Amino acid sequence: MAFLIDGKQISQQVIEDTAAEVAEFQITYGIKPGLAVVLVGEDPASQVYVRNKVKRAEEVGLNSIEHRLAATCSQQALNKLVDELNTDPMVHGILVQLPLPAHLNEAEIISAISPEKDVDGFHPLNVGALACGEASLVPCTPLGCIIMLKTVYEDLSGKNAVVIGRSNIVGKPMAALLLQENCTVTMVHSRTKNIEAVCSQADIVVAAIGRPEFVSAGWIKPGATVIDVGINAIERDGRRRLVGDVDFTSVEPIAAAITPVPGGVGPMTIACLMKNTLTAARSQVLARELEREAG
Ligand SMILES: Nc1nc2c(c(=O)[nH]1)N[C@@H](CN(C=O)c1ccc(C(=O)N[C@@H](CCC(=O)O)C(=O)O)cc1)CN2
Repeated sequence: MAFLIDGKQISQQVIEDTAAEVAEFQITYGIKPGLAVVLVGEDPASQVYVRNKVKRAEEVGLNSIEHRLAATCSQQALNKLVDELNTDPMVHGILVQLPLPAHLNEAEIISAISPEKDVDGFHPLNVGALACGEASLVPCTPLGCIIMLKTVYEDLSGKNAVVIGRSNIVGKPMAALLLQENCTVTMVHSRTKNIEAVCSQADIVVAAIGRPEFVSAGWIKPGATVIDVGINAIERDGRRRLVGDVDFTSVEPIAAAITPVPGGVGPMTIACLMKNTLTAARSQVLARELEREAG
């Protein structure tokens, strides 16, 4: 039986650590870090995620600001709101919940967010910094995966890691972070030949392909660690269920450690958003101090 990597428990620890650091930050600088969350439209899942983000932000002691725009809002109106948040000194982190309604340009809005307030780590400048191995605001889901992996391994150096999926939000930043940890990283995707054979060599498999229960027992080396990023709603036995990209029932007896769905990577995403907001507030305060000193 594999060791279950408990995302609920680890994320709670991240939340508690961040809350303590936020309190210390406030004492030191007299500033409450602010997180602005923008929701466009009424997608039911997005509403739940935004509600949870606001709740968690309040829990860690952030100044939580929520903006809701109608599904019909124009690109111009969304750009204007982001511009206002970019210049608001009370706001240190900005997050626009994705996906956006189809008529809005996601790439344009991500690029409009000030890179220093981009707590999602999706801005091209933050993506570039991560690729160069520089300190930056890192996408929350891959950051959460690394924190989970570090509860399993003292050192990730030299591990063979395979990332399944090449999205900008998870697959690509995940590979960059594993590389920073000195893993030997292979990315596989829908066009990869012999994907199963490649995965079966891995010490660490991160599945982020968005296909329910796609990864099965034959893909996994005995004793490997499996991180399942997928959250797929399916119907089974007449009931709606959430499953990952990994067939948990067949993989769990083979792996040494595995994340469940739900209760695995998902809660880490929101906890890491809180951590990133504090990181953003710290570097903004530091940058202002340096500007002041330089005259
Ligand atoms: N701007 C962003 N948009 C989106 C992101 C993101 O990181 N930034 N990620 C996802 C959605 N997401 C956060 O926004 C998210 C998804 C899932 C969970 C989570 O805790 N899931 C639970 C199950 C929830 C359920 O019961 O439905 C779990 O896995 O245990 C948190 C956050 C897309 N958009």
